[in-house]
Amino acid sequence: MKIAMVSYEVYPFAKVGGLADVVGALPKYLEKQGMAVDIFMPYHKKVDENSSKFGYTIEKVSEGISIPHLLTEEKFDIYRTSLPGSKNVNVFLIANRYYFSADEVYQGPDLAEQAIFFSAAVLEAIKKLDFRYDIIHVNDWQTALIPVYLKSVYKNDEKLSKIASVLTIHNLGYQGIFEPSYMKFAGLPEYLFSIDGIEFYGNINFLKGGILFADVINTVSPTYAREIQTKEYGEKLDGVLRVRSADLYGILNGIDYEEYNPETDKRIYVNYNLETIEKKKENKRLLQRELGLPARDVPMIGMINRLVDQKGLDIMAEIMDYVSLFDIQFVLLGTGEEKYENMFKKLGERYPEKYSINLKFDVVLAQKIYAGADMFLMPSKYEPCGLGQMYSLRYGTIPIVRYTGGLADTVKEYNPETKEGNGFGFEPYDSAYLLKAIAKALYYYNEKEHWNALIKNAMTTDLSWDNSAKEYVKLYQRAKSKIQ
Ligand SMILES: Nc1ncnc2c1ncn2[C@@H]1O[C@H](COP(=O)(O)OP(=O)(O)O[C@H]2O[C@H](CO)[C@@H](O)[C@H](O)[C@H]2O)[C@@H](O)[C@H]1O
Repeated sequence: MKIAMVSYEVYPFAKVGGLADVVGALPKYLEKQGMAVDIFMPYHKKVDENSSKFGYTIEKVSEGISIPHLLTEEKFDIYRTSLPGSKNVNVFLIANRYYFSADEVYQGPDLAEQAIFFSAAVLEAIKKLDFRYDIIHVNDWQTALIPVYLKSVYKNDEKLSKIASVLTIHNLGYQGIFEPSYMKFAGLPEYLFSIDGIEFYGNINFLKGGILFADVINTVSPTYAREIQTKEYGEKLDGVLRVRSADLYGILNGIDYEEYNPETDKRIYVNYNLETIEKKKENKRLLQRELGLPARDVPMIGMINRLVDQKGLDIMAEIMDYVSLFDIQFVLLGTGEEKYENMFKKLGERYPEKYSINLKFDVVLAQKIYAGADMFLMPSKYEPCGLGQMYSLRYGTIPIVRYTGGLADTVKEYNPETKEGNGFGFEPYDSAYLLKAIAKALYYYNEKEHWNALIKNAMTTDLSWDNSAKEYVKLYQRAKSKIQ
């Protein structure tokens, strides 16, 4: 089968969050399953910035292509590169100076127009390049109009109408809700502005369009696939998701075992594996030195996150004064909402011996934290899958999580009697339960026999993409069967 994978961000070309990691890794594992995969993404400014660091070269393939049904004169060019670490995955970059030259991925003149332009350009690029795909696999709201286009504007197109579409929802919290006037810009027929189309409380909702018009839909963990069909987690789309429940699947993300391997990772201070686990401590010591924390053997809690409501920061705010009473060190790496950045800044100022607050985006420091910390905190309000806890497990860093979405599917509570389980957690979204989970982890840190069992269980948890890639192949087959 030939797959076109479409995403607004892809690692290592341009990454903002977990979406980029998934789309940068999954194609390599699909290739192993015999799939032929091409990736389509915007030619962001970041793609040039990262090229020397990651050693890829870019060539022009085609230029000056216009999109007839859009209300704009802007044209696009197509460039090509390959996915590092893959055998044969082409990456086609959609280039347009007006839309995609901002410093950051989610900046630019108008995010709605950017997403529409990119989605429409991908379909025109496929026509222009005369490629035949069985599947077009779109990811999140930025590309969710593609299935809508396929079932409306392109429904009589001889080639495009034969491509089945798959939508992966990485995060239901971001839907792409905009004013109805963008319908005109997008060249979408008026009948779609209805409850059975992309209308949403008087606006338009790109993700809703994808959910209704993709041939099959999935999200990134089985638990989240169930949760989003409830009012509590459905973000006002639970009804629409229930309508499509027969075609809605949950496939747990994997992690890239080559990229995230403590034995070979060049970004960490000292490489190690389960047999040489004592070297993990060396990573902690060197991290303490780099961050200006006292070089002591105290439990170190790491946290790497976008600082947004989703990540459980409001319940953290309620207990951080208590957490600060413990003899611990806490290393934060993240950027996001000002209120949370300020909360951490204040903690750092108040307890400089305990907190290292790093309000920036830094993938190298992230690896050093995954390797150097003893515990990794992720008390998310909701979490479609979560990659941070998976990277931590692989590096022997014990996760403390709220059991929701993919966190519930990957972290199992440690049982001191059977010595099974790979982390600690809690269920009710309540700061007292969070505090209890942290206290429990801190207790077991000092019980070396248990802590060693935890590290072993963590590092041997199966988090590889191999199984999940097989599930995606099945998903593609299901989607394909809907078209014939
Ligand atoms: N300041 C910083 N510096 C360096 N690296 C940073 C960073 N802040 C975050 N990161 C990195 O970004 C990634 C975050 O991925 P997550 O899956 O944990 O969450 P995210 O909400 O972005 O992803 C969404 O999509 C993914 C993919 O499907 C789902 O797993 C998830 O649940 C969903 O919310 C990790 O690789 C982390 O190390």
